[in-house]
Amino acid sequence: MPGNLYNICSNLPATPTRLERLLRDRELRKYSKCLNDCEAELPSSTQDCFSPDLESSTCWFNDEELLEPVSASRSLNDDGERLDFRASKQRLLVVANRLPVSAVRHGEDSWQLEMSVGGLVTALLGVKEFDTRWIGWAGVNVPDEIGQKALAKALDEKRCIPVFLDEEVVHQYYNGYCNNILWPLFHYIGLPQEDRLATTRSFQSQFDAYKKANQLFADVVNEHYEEGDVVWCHDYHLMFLPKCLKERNSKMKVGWFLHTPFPSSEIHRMLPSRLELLRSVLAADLVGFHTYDYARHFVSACTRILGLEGTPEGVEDQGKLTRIAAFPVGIDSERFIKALELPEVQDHMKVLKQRFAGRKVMLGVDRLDMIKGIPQKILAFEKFLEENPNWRNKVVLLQIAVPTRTDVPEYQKLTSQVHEIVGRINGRFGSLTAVPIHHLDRSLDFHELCALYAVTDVALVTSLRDGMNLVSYEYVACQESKKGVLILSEFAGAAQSLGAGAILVNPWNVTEVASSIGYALNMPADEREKRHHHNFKHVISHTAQEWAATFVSELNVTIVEAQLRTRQIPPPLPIEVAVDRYSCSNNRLLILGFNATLTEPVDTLGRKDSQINEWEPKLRPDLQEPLRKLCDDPKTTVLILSGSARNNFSDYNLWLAAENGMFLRVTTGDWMTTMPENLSMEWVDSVKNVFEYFTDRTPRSQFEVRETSLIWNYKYSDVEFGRLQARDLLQHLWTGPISNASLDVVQGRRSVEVRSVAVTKGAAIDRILGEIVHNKGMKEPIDYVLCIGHFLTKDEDIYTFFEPELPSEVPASVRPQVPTQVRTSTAGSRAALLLKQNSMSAVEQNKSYSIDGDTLHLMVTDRISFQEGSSVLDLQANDYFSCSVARKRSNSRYRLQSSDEVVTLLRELADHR
Ligand SMILES: O=P(O)(O)OC[C@H]1O[C@H](O[C@H]2O[C@H](CO)[C@@H](O)[C@H](O)[C@H]2O)[C@H](O)[C@@H](O)[C@@H]1O
Ligand SMILES: O=c1ccn([C@@H]2O[C@H](COP(=O)(O)OP(=O)(O)O)[C@@H](O)[C@H]2O)c(=O)[nH]1
Repeated sequence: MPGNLYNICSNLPATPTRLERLLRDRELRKYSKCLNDCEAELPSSTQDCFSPDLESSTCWFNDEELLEPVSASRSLNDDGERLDFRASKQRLLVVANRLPVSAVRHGEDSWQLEMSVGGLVTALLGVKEFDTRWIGWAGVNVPDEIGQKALAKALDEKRCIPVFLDEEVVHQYYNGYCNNILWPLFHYIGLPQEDRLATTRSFQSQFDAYKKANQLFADVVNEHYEEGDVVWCHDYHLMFLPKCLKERNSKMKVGWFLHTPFPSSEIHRMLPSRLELLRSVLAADLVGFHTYDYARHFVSACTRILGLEGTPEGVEDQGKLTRIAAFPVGIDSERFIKALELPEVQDHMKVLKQRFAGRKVMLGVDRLDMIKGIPQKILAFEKFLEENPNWRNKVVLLQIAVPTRTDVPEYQKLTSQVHEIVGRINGRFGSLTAVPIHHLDRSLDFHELCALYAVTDVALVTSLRDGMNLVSYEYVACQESKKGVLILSEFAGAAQSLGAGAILVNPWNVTEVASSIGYALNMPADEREKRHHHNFKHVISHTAQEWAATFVSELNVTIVEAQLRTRQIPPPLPIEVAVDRYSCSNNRLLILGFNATLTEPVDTLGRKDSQINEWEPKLRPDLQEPLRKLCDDPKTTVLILSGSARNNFSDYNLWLAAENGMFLRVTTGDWMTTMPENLSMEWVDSVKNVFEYFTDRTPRSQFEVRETSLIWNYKYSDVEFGRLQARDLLQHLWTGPISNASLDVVQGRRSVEVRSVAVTKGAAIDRILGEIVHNKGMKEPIDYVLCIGHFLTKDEDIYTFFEPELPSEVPASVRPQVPTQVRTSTAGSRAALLLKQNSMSAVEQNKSYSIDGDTLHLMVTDRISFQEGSSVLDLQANDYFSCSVARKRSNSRYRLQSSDEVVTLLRELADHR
């Protein structure tokens, strides 16, 4: 294909696919782990790594765990192709609102660090394969410099870097925007209702604080960033961060992971800042979610709310692809399993067993959060006791409710509500010596919790929505000997991975939960064993380590792919050069596309009042003046080459080629056709039938019948429905009435066009040029060609039409600056280009006209002949500019981002006569 002369990709050796890269990375990871494991068996003196000492751990983590170096690791080189073992570890900057430790002040410069509670911390503490630094908020206001320095020093020992947020920012950003707006919305609780007006009023200031806080995080990242680092941003607190980081350094490798659900686009639509948040997240290279559902919702929000293109790989915006995928988190299962052997844990287990001897024990462990469904859980337990009097003294529910976000009024209300229900039920079913519900408003240490997980019979997780829910994983990890039953909400992300082994429930259905409690308590041992085994296998193989390694591996591969893709995108048009060459030339030809080139950008979301008007695209008003000037310049010929039917440009002195060049006229002249002879149009009626059918069934779609093609357009329809309908339509066309016709079915972004195979812009240009040269009686050769348009791939033959005239030795890598001067006098080159200045008579001989109604038929019966001598086209290679508009991939030499840039270009040209 001639155009590929400049497409460097055709010169590249076969590159591995994304999947090949990922599989190779996975293999290497396994190999590296194997090396590590072997090394761990060597005597300690031969090891250079510090292994965590669980025997001595008294709380969730210890220095060793956070500081643990990695003895073997992987790294991708600059182009991501080679992985090194045992070389330096890949640096990973984990950025999350919460640090794994929260700070408590004991004096002016003295701090105590306590373990933070929550799944995010648990998951990230399991990440050990990288050289990790953790950047986050220490959960405390430190207004003074002495305090800040001392805290930074204490945190440094844990490889943590603080972001200092003042009280007001925390109030507006964390309590307000994060926990009162985003958190409930992402968990389908909706925006705050009761003080609606007040919320709306304060919304903007909370959002401003959110952006400000994100910028503060970005500043700290920038301060500590080293080239090649992977920056992994976490959660809904930091949706603005990817944008802040990329704006400062577009080369930074940025990933973003959401720990909560991402709701349906219908929910996200409610958010006043919906656009900004989505756009900011899309600045990341890779965006991850716990489940495919959340990822799907996000892509659909980008399609429906931003009007962007969602593909199986992710979301595309102007050629930039943000990869979107699911990465279900896990836990450091080994740590839990090993902990069960520790004496402290064994002691706790003994105490618990004695305390609840003779009774079955059910366990709930949750932050005291409305998403966890604690009231629903307790009410279901009450119903179970009510309906099963025989169980009343034989079962107890231990509910650990860890206080969280206590400054937010909703959380305060929830605390009192839960206390009230627990009190009522204990009063109803308790006795002097025993109560059915043990409710604890505090967190437990790691050993206590492991013991609880190990000795209880049933775990009850009734989240109304939950990103993942690691408590369910931890419970399974600790149940290898007891094989307890997990009752799990179907609205927790964990339901997708542990669903087969757990009893899944709808927490809103109190009756169903109550009967599931009965089912779990009565479950025979073999069924418990089977269910547990299934889940245990999953928990020990899908660990936090694997989660992080997979995410970072995918991020590295995404960057490599983006680089490869970027190389396929033509470089930006050097406007200055194009203008400079233009002003130096004497007989210029400007070939301009129409739709999306000279027209105003359309709002495909259809929210503008003017939407109906947009159905018929019109020339941008800001182009009228420059276009007129260009048309009136005697040294310039303007040809508008459009796919559309015959537009009206009668007050411009230009050539208009409609329907992909099949019809041509000059200014107000008569239309003539350049259609090849014998173009069969017998297929039109059957295709029209099909298009009518789909238009009727696809709201806001439309179809247009042109003389040489039919086009069905669904750009204003619901994107997903439109795509489904297009798929059906295509299927039908390919297999149905026209399957044997010599037609092209051309798929646009949101359109389907059917046309005869011979109808393309490249095919028509030959005949059009012949007519222009003849009609204008050109005496001077054309010495400048600029061809710009938002053309379909099929029509890009217009760009390559001129390319065969260029020397084949032009290296692909210098596509933008083709240096050689070429004269188009090569024998056998295209007819129109080779029209001799003094051979107009030859043209005449090969052309004939006929009249049909009001259309003049122009028939070029053969190649226009050419005699030796001077040429109509005297084109130097660097006087030829082919340029795509708003296309991510193209065979053109250059690209312009949008029709706005077309305006800039044409204005400049018009000013240089
Ligand atoms: O930091 P807090 O405001 O105190 O809240 C604690 C964490 O809660 C959320 O955890 C989520 O992450 C878990 C691990 O991915 C997941 O299993 C769980 O379903 C989520 O709720 C929150 O997303 C974190 O940012 C908080 O740190
Ligand atoms: O007293 C406690 C109770 C729970 N957790 C931990 O908090 C995390 C809760 O994570 P999950 O994903 O279940 O929900 P989240 O609280 O993050 O929404 C789990 O790792 C628990 O082990 C804790 O550290 N101390």
